Amino acid sequence: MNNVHIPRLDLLDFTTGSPDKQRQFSDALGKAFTETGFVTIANHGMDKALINELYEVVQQFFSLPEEQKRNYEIPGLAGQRGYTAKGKEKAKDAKTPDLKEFWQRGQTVIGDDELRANYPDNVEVKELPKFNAITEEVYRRLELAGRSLLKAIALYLDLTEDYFEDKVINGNSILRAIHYFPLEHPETLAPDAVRAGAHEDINLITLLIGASADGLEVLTREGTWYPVTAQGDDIVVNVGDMLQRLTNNKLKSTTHRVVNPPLALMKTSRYSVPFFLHPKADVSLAALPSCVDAAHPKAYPDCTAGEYLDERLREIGLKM
Ligand SMILES: O=C(O)CCC(=O)C(=O)O
Ligand SMILES: [Fe+2]
Repeated sequence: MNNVHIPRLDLLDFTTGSPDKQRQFSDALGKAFTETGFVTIANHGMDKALINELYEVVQQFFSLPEEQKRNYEIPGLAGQRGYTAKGKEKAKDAKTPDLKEFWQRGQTVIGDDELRANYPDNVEVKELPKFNAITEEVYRRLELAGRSLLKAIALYLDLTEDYFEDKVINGNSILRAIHYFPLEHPETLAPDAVRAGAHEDINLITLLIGASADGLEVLTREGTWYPVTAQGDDIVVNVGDMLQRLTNNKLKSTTHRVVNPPLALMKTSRYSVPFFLHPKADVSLAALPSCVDAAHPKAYPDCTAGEYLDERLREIGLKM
């Protein structure tokens, strides 16, 4: 990964293109996921107006007084729904919490009563009905884009195109709105206090709105950090640990972080909205048989997505 290349792909090539265009898209996506684990995606199904509205409502929410936001902190849910205050989450191996607060919205199950009972209800913000409506809309659109990307990955892995569909429809995905809050006295920060410490994402793939603002970096194989930026309203998509496990390390869940800006800019906010695409909890993360051979022995013990998530939420301090 000396010459880091994060390609920009057009999702319409896959969703409406000729079979040739679809194949090219899936090859390019697969290649990027075996190298850096990151791509940027244009024409992802959210127009500029929706993204602007999203930023507007997200800023409105985080501008509410602290005690009002705290009303939306739900004990016992490990931050999986509603508000998580400053100082709560840290990267897996970090000692100091990240400099952020966030909101999480989960799946709205339609139909399947049994599955609906497995998920906590979403938390609605009374003061901001538009926040609820827009975050739900963005959740739906990113889930659709993510399902298309998984179809392209399935083709790359020589699986049937619909391989992931029944595993992720009504899955345990999370939309997270993050506020990297301003600091009046950034010079007093602990030296290891960062906006988001080096980590790998837990889920299958992450679709991120907001990397048009500086700060996101990926760790290269040489151990140096490389900035990731998206053009305009493009989104960044990366592989998470669940997809790395399923593919027995063929697809790479690359370490990334969000660095602090220069001191003067620490007095300003940064916002981002990642969508963590998860399967349903009972889906097995055992390596796909096609990804295991003598040269690539099985790297991980079998477990389900639900068991794995539970372990990881404990490691990042969200679950006791
Ligand atoms: O804020 C960003 O740009 C990235 C956030 C991130 O990596 C995460 O929340 O997992
Ligand atoms: Fe991340």
